[in-house]
Amino acid sequence: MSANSKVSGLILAGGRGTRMGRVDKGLQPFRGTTLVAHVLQRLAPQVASVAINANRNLPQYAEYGCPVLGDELGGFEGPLAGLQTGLRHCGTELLLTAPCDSPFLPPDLAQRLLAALQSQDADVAVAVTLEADEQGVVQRQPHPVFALLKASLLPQLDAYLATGARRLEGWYKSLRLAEVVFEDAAAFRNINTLGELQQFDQANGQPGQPGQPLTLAAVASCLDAYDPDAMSVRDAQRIIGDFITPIQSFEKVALRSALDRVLAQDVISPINVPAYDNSAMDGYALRGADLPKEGSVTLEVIGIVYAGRPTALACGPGQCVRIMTGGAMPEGCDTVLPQELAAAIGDGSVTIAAGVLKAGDNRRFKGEDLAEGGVAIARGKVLRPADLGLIASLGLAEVAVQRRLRVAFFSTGDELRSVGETLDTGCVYDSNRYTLFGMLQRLGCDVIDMGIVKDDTVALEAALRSGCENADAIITSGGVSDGAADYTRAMMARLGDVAFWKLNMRPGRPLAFGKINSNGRSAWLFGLPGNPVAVMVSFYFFARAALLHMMGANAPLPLLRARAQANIRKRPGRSEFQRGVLSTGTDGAPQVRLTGAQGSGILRSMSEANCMVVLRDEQGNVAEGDMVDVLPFEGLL
Ligand SMILES: Nc1nc2c(c(=O)[nH]1)N[C@H]1C(S)=C(S)[C@@H](COP(=O)(O)OP(=O)(O)OC[C@H]3O[C@@H](n4cnc5c(N)ncnc54)[C@H](O)[C@@H]3O)O[C@H]1N2
Ligand code: MOO
Ligand SMILES: [Mg+2]
Repeated sequence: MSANSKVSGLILAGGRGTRMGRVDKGLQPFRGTTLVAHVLQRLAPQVASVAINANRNLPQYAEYGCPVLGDELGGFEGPLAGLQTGLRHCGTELLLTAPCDSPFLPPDLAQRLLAALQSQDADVAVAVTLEADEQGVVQRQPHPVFALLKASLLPQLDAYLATGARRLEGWYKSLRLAEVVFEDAAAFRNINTLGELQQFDQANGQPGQPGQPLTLAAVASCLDAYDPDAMSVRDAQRIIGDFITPIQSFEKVALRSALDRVLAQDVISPINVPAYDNSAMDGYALRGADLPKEGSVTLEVIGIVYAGRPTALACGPGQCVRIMTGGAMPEGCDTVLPQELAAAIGDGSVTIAAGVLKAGDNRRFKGEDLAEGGVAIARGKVLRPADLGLIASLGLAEVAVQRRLRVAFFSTGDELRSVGETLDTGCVYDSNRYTLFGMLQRLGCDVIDMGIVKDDTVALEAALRSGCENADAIITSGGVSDGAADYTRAMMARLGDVAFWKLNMRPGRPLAFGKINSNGRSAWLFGLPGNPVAVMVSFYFFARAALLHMMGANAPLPLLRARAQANIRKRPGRSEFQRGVLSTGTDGAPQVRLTGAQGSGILRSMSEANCMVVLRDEQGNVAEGDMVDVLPFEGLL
């Protein structure tokens, strides 16, 4: 099994190699083999199949066992021409491209581009790295030839090329593009000159490591326009995603304890599953060549094979073997007749009529589920029951999972009282710590509940420092808008690199995000708004993805489309997250209605909901019957 059965790979090796003195780059010797072989080795485990796009030396490329495709446009017209050929021959929904001179490409390229393509509903996902220029200013460096594209884009590409245009970036401009930041810029290093080839060939291991830690200002400077007082949801998500880095720490746990944990390393299959060719039916194993073209044939039954009991039986012409489901196919046999399809079963013989069976039917191949040495499950997956079973089927008793993320949280505000305390005049019970507890627990975090912290600089400083020294991330609620008694902001800003945003969204307008430091330790900080619905919305749309990214997990938001059961008022220019009830209409299609009053202090609107209706910036009023995006709260537990 390959990591992504929906994705085919295409190695772009069709260039002229101008900067290398017109040599065929892909075939240049590199670390004991060729450049293209290194790329193939890294790409193949990530995709269902790989093809090579080349315009010369086609027989040499064919030796790598992949289809070799020459440009339809006649050769040397640039990467778009290679892409056109690749898309034309692509047998899957998606095509992943990589150049032939990038021997260090990331092992999770397909997985991360796919997650972004799906979650952003994009046509193309491309890799981006953040690199400091000579002045030390961080620049966003796109790598457009490391791309995941929908195969359905072919007609659009044909039309674009027909205009005479040849620029990859030009074509991407007409598509919905998702960018994925990869931390390791060195993984995208391509080798352009023979000098570089020689230099890397002699160097040991990977090329250089990424540089200095990033600052929020540097990350924000990569946006076209950055205005902390008018941020779009998308820009905020992008800055958070770019700033956060995953924790690099894992532990080995017994298989049962791995449920709901994040896989830290690819599970490589040590065996073929199944380990031998076997029967998918109770019946008779036979030689496909013996099947009659017309009339019927009677075969001699020479023995019986049970599952789990190997046999030395071998069938010659005219012979067959009685076999049970899971029994190893006897030598010479390639087909199984299910017993109920036999025309007659005699004493030591079975009769088969023409047309009931094709040669090869009902045989399961060795390795058809999982091939030895292949990636059975890619790292980053949150392990579900099927995954535990799959790992068990490989005979593995333990598995490497990411260490649990430690998240500290507290509520701020003098008006808050904890459950169990008397509710004084003008006070409210603290509900945010309970919703936060629930959401963090569901995400699989180790939680540290730090209680209620008063609007008081000393108490706030102590709480933030303690959270920072004991946790990977801190989540606070309240005090991030600029009210008179909101000391939270000032203290957060004093302790680190924190931005305070006003977002074009409702609820959840104010948000603080950054990294704070205390006594040599640092922690990511999410200052969520105090209103009880806003805290949840901000958690789901900002903190959740960030925490999952820290955990190294790959789990995009599962959005569905549903029909609005009534008009919904919506102001264009901001994102709105309304609480809804998703159900099935009389026609069997998903439909959604809102849960009454939607004020950001009305927690009942959340409690009664089973989904959120996600209405993006550009959207105006929704009319009854229109389709909207919804985020269901529950999956299959
Ligand atoms: N002049 C403006 N005022 C406000 C703005 C604004 O842009 N301009 N934004 C509003 C929005 S939107 C929100 S949301 C809130 C966020 O304010 P804070 O993050 O500073 O939160 P607080 O002021 O501390 O509390 C807001 C509200 O929520 C209640 N609350 C707080 N914590 C809890 C808790 N743990 N459990 C239950 N309820 C809680 C608190 O009592 C307040 O009623 O600011 C608006 N104002
Ligand atoms: O973030 Mo506030 O709760 O939107 O109203
Ligand atoms: Mg406030």
